Amino acid sequence: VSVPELGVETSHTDELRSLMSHINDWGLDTFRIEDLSCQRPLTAITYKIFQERFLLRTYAIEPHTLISYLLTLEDHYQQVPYHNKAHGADVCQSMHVLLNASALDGVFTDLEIMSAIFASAVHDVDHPGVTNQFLINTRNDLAIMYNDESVLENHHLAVAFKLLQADERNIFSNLTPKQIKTLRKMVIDMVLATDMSKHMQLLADLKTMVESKKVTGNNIIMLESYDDRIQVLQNMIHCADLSNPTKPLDIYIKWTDRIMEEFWRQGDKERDLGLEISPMCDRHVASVEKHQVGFIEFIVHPLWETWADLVYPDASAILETLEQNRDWYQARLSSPSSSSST
Ligand SMILES: COc1ccc(-c2ccn(CCC(=O)N3C[C@@H](C)O[C@H](C)C3)n2)cc1OC1CCCC1
Ligand SMILES: [Mg+2]
Ligand SMILES: [Zn+2]
Repeated sequence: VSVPELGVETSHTDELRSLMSHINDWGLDTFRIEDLSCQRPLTAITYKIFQERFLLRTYAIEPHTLISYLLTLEDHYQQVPYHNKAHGADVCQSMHVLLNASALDGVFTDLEIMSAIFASAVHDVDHPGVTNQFLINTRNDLAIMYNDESVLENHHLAVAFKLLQADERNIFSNLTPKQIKTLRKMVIDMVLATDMSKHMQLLADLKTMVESKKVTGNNIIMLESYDDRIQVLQNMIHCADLSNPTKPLDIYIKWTDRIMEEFWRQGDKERDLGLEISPMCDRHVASVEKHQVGFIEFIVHPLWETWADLVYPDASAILETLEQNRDWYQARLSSPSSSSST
């Protein structure tokens, strides 16, 4: 069974191939890949990363099996404004770049790397475009199923692993039982770490690790225990999930427009249901810039500053862009406010 060169059928093969040659660059334009791949950004990006890292060869994965899994996974991302397949693709590519930090050179095994790429690609699959709190408040079946604990994140994992059960999609069929057990545990630990309610604990543990950082001669981080290794991978997927403000400004602004539309649609549902409208979800009381400045000040910058310490100097340019973007939104705060997309 033959597969297309780039994993997806496209009439823009040359342009897509050219864009894909920048798969290792921070700030790759996921939106352009979405267009050039005929709305298959997650399949195109994840397939390219698996090839780039020789994972098909290392784990004897059939190309058509990988494509079949990725296309089905992509089809299970919902058409919501932000938490859609483009976000999944973006987090996957961002994780791929973070794994390339020279401070992490040779630190992670191929299995850990494949687990991290897979976890990133699947981490928001079938996201309904509302928050955990909304699902809990409305007694949604998912909240009942998962007893109000990391409701969405548990659901993303269940869907991702369920899709593997079909033989034609089982990309891990040639792994040993021990490898499958290890991969499954690491993927679960990483996706559960993308729940914002875990943020403070993750950041505290990362800060402790930075303070007690042990490096080899050429400044490569030493991670002895599973707990240390998975903690770094959990912070990486969390950083990738919160990486929008660290990207080139025109790309960041598009993500902001999408998350606000998703939040405002949730607010519309809450208004219709007579529920209290959640913070930042009322489209009639919008302060987009203020919320982005607050998000960066209290969440994104503290996290990325700590990450940049751990892998110093690999993430310094990313931290620089984050600070420039924060200043840009801050400046718009003082001037007459206008929609973030202009
Ligand atoms: C480009 O803007 C954002 C991009 C991403 C996020 C963000 C925060 C946590 N995550 C990780 C997933 C998560 O846990 N949640 C639960 C809840 C916080 O809503 C988030 C959306 C998803 N992602 C937030 C962003 O902006 C804030 C939300 C509106 C204004 C300020
Ligand atoms: Mg999520
Ligand atoms: Zn996400």
